[in-house]
Amino acid sequence: MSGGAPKPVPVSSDKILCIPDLQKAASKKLPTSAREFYNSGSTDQITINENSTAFSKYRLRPRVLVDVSKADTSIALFGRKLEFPLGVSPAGMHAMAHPDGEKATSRACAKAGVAMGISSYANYPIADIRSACLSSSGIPQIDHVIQLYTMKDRAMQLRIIREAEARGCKAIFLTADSPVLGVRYNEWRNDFRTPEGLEFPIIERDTEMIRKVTHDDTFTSFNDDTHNWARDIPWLKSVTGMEIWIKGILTAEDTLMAIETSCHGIIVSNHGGRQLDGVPATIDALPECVAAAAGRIRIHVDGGIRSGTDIFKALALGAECCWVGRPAIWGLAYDGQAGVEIMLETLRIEFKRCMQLTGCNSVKDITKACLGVYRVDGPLARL
Ligand SMILES: Cc1cc2nc3c(=O)[nH]c(=O)nc-3n(C[C@H](O)[C@H](O)[C@H](O)COP(=O)(O)O)c2cc1C
Ligand SMILES: O=C(O)C(=O)c1ccccc1
Repeated sequence: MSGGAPKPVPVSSDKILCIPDLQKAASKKLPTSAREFYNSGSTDQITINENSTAFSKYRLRPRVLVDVSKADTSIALFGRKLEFPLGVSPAGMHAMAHPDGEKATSRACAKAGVAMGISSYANYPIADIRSACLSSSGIPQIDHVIQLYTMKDRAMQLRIIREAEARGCKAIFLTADSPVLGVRYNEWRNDFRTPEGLEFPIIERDTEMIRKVTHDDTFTSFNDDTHNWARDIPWLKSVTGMEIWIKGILTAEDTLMAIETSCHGIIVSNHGGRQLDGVPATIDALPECVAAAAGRIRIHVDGGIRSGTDIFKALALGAECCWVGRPAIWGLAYDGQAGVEIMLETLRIEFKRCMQLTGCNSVKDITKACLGVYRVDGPLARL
């Protein structure tokens, strides 16, 4: 046979150009139970799916013929420059994706100049995660926050707080959406257990202790389902000078509670769709929280952020900074620290391009005026 259509150029299936490429490549490398544990949401998977798809209803309103040659993606958080408005959300068990776990994530965050949350269920001690990102002069190059659940064991909770303080963590992210675990069929179907060899030094448990029980039972034995605003926030404030941020807010009412209890910030979050299924996508909950706050409390958001444009949209809707959970895990599973670096650089480049192509020179230029939505039968409506 001669002539005919040119043969398609074979493209490496592993070429990572965007976060969905990374998800696909990483997921292939993970055993079923780990893949489903990381990637799934709860019950009917409604919220996890909506977390990503809800972004697509917004259209960008670009301003053109703007000199964007010096567009600056940076913001400040805890008095330190972030290269762009992103952090890696606290997520348990990074070492199930790659043996270097949270240490690799920490190094990648330092390279990219973004913040990192340390889960109480991390596989490495706070000290190791902090010292993974030391500069040549021995100072951590980025800020970390420690994530806490409201725990039954107050003495242990206090030990975690003291260690986080001693290691220079800047804030507590108190996860408020998890008095009990969400209904997760994948974990039940697979009888999900922590793989052998993984330690949980922050909650003072080793592999053997954790493997005896399911994730669900671990959660039930640790987390305090009597938690409440009136008791727990004043207690935290009385024992630490670290900033207190509430993670898992989805309503105006709870935004007001965080303000009333003098918290420093909130993370509008639905735990990546892993807790209560059927709650709104975080990008849909964000506007009511921003409106209720009226500038009185800092607002960050996580859930379903998979592109630089998603970050841009969240900022336009009033968030100061975004966080990503699963993309970091996919980076780790794909190629350890290098994989997380690919993830962060992909999001940085996409975010910068989005700023430049909408005519924004600084993060402050990203406002509601940058977005529109199509109403039924109407023209593109401004927000
Ligand atoms: C595997 C996994 C483990 C998680 N572990 C924790 C945790 O220990 N504490 C917590 O507050 N949130 C935890 N989260 C939720 C994340 O902090 C974050 O809210 C969520 O992943 C954001 O959504 P995204 O994964 O779509 O970016 C976890 C999420 C995943 C996927
Ligand atoms: O599964 C989760 O969402 C979660 O929060 C968690 C908690 C402990 C260990 C691993 C994940």
